[in-house]
Amino acid sequence: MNNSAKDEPVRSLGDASASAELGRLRDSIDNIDAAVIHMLAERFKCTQQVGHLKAAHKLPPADPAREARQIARLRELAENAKLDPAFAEKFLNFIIAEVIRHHETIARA
Ligand SMILES: C=C(O[C@@H]1C=C(C(=O)O)C=C[C@H]1O)C(=O)O
Repeated sequence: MNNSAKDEPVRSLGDASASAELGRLRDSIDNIDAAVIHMLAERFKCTQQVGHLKAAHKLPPADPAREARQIARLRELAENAKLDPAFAEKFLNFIIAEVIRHHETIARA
């Protein structure tokens, strides 16, 4: 006879606590994702205002020197937080590219 019937109650208990933990972790992930979206929305509100300011004063949409300082700063923050700095840099560059696209649109309007 195999052990599956005998082991079943133990496995069921393990499954229940694993799925409770998975549920708890996913609740936190959902909260964090919501916070990220809200923070990004606030950031884009600021960058839109910067875009209008730049357009009004005929300043270029991109500021590579500012970006270099932000990347250096975020890489250090990431390292201290035990987050991959290369990922942090990629993430910031992804956001900045979208901001610059918005600024170009504002400048053309
Ligand atoms: C928001 C600005 O415009 C651009 C977007 C940046 C950003 O999203 O952080 C940074 C530099 C600029 O290339 C800015 O100049 O401050």
